[in-house]
Amino acid sequence: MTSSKRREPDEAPPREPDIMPPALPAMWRLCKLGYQHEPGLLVFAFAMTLLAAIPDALLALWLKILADGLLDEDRAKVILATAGMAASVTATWLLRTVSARVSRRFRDRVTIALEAHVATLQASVATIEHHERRDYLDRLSVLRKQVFVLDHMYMSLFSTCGWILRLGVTIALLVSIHPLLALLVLFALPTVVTSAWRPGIERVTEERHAAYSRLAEHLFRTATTASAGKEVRVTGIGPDLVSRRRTEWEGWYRPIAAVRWGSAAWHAAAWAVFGGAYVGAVVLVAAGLDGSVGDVLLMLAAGARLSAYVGATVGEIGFLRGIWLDGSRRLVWLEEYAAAFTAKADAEVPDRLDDGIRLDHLSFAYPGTDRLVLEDVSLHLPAGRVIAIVGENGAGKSTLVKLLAKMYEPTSGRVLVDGRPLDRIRTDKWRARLAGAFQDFFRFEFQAQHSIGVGDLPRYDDEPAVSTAVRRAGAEDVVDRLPSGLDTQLGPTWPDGAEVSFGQWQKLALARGFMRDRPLLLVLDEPTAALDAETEHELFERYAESARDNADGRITVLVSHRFSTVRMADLIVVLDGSRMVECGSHEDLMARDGQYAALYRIQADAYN
Ligand SMILES: Nc1ncnc2c1ncn2[C@@H]1O[C@H](COP(=O)(O)OP(=O)(O)OP(=O)(O)O)[C@@H](O)[C@H]1O
Repeated sequence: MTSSKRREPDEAPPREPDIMPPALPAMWRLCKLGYQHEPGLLVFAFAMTLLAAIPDALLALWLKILADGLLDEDRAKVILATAGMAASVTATWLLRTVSARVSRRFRDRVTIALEAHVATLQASVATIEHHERRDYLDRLSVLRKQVFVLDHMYMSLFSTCGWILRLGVTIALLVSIHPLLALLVLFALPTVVTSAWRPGIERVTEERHAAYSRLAEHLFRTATTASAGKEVRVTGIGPDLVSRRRTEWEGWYRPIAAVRWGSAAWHAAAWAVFGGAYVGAVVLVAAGLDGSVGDVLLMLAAGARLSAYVGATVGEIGFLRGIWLDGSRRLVWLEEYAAAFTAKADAEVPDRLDDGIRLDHLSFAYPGTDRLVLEDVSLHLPAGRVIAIVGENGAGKSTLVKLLAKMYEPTSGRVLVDGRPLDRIRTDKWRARLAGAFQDFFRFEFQAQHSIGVGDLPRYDDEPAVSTAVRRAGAEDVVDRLPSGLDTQLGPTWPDGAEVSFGQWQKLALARGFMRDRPLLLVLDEPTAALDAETEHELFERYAESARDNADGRITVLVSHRFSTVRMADLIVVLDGSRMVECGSHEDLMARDGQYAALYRIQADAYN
């Protein structure tokens, strides 16, 4: 998104999706999300984890009472200490077991909820820009990995509270010997600082170099998946892919390993400071304060526990900071990013088109690039007409189609649908009135019925609707040849799956594109490139006929390199080097004797 984008005066300022939301509110948001999904389990698991912390921390006290009882030959103290120890050990075991089970249940449930949440958010982002911008991709790739551990985070937060409670009890025990001993905690602070700092800088380095690991993953997939298999073998690129993958992986790993070593050295130094202070405190109690044997034992046990508790607390905080704070920020970023698209959508989709679609000084550069692939295009696509877009490879034809389908937002200029700015129309509503097929269609390896039916989800299972779409697309021959017709599973890797040729897939994709009954815009972006010119011509003639009959003012936009097909359109738009150079009917453009006429003649001569 660039600052040059033209906005309406009353429009909200554009969002800044590059900025990550602050950590603590993001973490709070994730807590609330967990509570919304599993309130009872969350509260119970939290309470259990806290309860389990107390008897564990009291063990040092029982030890002191036992030593004092033995030295004073006080039976009551010895019995109290022994009973206390037994109760502490049993309660610790029991509460830990219960809390582990409850936590496990909570985690399982909340994981499913969070994964579904992230998947829904990603799918609800209106444009596909986030699938192409490098910085967003890196952010999303880290979030995708983290979503599987986000459930650990709740446990980590509970445990952190448990460790803090243990720490509190232990400090109180030390203070009972001498208040000065509370200062021991201060010597643990450097370890807290290094633990909190380490994961942050490691994460920043990981994100900075995430492009290497993404490329390494891509190279691995290319070397191992079936779709690239043929070309990998014919070109013999396999060993090269393997060695490039290694290089990319090292490009990712080396800086991260260096940062890890550096931060580990600082962390070790911080622990050395605490170790020195602990030894000093034991000497102080034994020699300086003339403490009893019980006091020295309490100091030894509580001090040792203090180090373990501080270690565990900072470890958990580090984990929380490194993954949860970070993961929750990414999640909230994705939530805000997805929400920003619907926030400004306040216009309705017209029920039918009267005027049509107008492009108003439209310019576009792909996300993360500066080169305009469409530049200052102004154009009227009249309602109820068939419009063809022609031009050399890379002239921007598919880009124009993608902008009409709202896959991207224009860099500057506007698209107006019957006078309403397209960016103010809710994307899901606009897409519900959009139909068509794309050059880079997807092969849905479902049953043929469903592979076509997804073109209009509410009628996914509606066989008559699917059969109508098949007829509209002229794909009856493909379905007739499938072993079980529409019930055939597509894709040879599935049980009883049928192998389908590229051209057949293309026709099925076309049928999918014809599922909707009342589209306002039908886009056909070279969906028949794999078919011969004659078949394409016949099909398009049929589409054009039905397009002109419709009562919704539907606009049909077709992209084709075949001029025999293009000439039937009501309006032909010629793109050249990102600009629109000509626009008119076949007859107009031939009479003008410009670029269209020249290209038309070259192709006509080639066919003669
Ligand atoms: N996702 C993308 N990111 C960056 N640049 C892109 C992207 N997709 C296309 N382009 C660039 O935009 C330009 C226009 O591409 P587009 O696909 O719109 O051309 P086209 O006219 O449809 O070409 P063809 O006839 O080959 O399909 C090309 O230079 C292409 O390299």
